[in-house]
Amino acid sequence: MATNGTKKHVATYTDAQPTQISSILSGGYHHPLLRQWQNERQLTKSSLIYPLFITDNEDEETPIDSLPGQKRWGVKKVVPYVESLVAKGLKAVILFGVPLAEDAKDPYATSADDPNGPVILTIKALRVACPDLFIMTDVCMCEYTSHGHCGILREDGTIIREESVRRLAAIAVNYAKAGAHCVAPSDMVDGRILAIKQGLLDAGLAHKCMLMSYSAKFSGNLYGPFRDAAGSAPSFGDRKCYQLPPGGRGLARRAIARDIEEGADGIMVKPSTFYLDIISDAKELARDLPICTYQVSGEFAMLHAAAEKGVVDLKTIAYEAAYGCLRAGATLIITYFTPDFLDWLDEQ
Ligand SMILES: NCc1[nH]cc(CCC(=O)O)c1CC(=O)O
Ligand SMILES: [Zn+2]
Ligand SMILES: [Zn+2]
Repeated sequence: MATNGTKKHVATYTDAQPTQISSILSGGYHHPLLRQWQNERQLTKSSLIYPLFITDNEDEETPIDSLPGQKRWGVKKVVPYVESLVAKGLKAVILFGVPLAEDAKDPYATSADDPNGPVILTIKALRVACPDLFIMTDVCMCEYTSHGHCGILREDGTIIREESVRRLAAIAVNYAKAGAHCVAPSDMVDGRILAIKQGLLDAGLAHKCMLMSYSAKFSGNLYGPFRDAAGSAPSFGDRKCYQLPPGGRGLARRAIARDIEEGADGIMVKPSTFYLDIISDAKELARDLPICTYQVSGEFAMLHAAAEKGVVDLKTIAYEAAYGCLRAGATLIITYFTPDFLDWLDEQ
């Protein structure tokens, strides 16, 4: 209520206005179903993509200390595990290769698309075991390079763009040939979307392989547990020359616009809850494309740590984070919470 500065106004019951009809919002959300109806976008099992770490030791099943509940899997062990999740409604996975063999890493990431390597073997095995499962592959070199960077390097440690982009396209095409339904380059080397799209076209696979670009991938402090899990921390330097600076909203917008131009079929924002404005930008710039966000290892580990401390309730906070992403404009979420959500969504 406005005051004129001199006379102090004290409200009394006689001032009470009849309640405005438009002020009563609670009638619209007093029931659990109504609360669901308020969601512009729903979290469903189809919204979830589960990341899996696959090693070159086919019988491996090793818990990852920094990622509660997550494991490194060998191809023989991962197939029955994924089958059990498909039975609960899992629709999509994204595969990361974790080569452990002594000689697995070199400057060209040769093992990334080794026909007997973990990613290609797992694509083929899952295509057979789970014919309805959507199989995505992360495309990057850092898990397979001796130096742990995401491209091919010059002597001075900088990325050779043309050579890296050709190599990334070859890796992506080999994943598509093995049966991947989607390739998702996370390297952030300029021009790779065009090169991969051209590669898929040349191989006659562009019509049956989606190209999901990690367009807006930020360099921050949230990938630590993943780099532990995948053994992909750079041996020197960092990724700041190719991943975006956390304040770089303009760069993210330019990268998204460029990747649409270059032929991306979907746009990803990574990490997720620290970058909701970027998700909303992606939805605006790529309004006709599916928008995906990656709730990364550090976000997942933080929520778990907070829950263990009793600061938050895990399930409640997991939903709250997911709805933040959906509200901002994402319809797809890559999350380590996927197995939990498959159970939680059934409880409703
Ligand atoms: N380029 C590799 C890659 N692909 C996905 C992630 C991060 C996923 C996560 O933290 O959960 C990373 C790590 C990185 O860029 O260092
Ligand atoms: Zn990488
Ligand atoms: Zn990657």
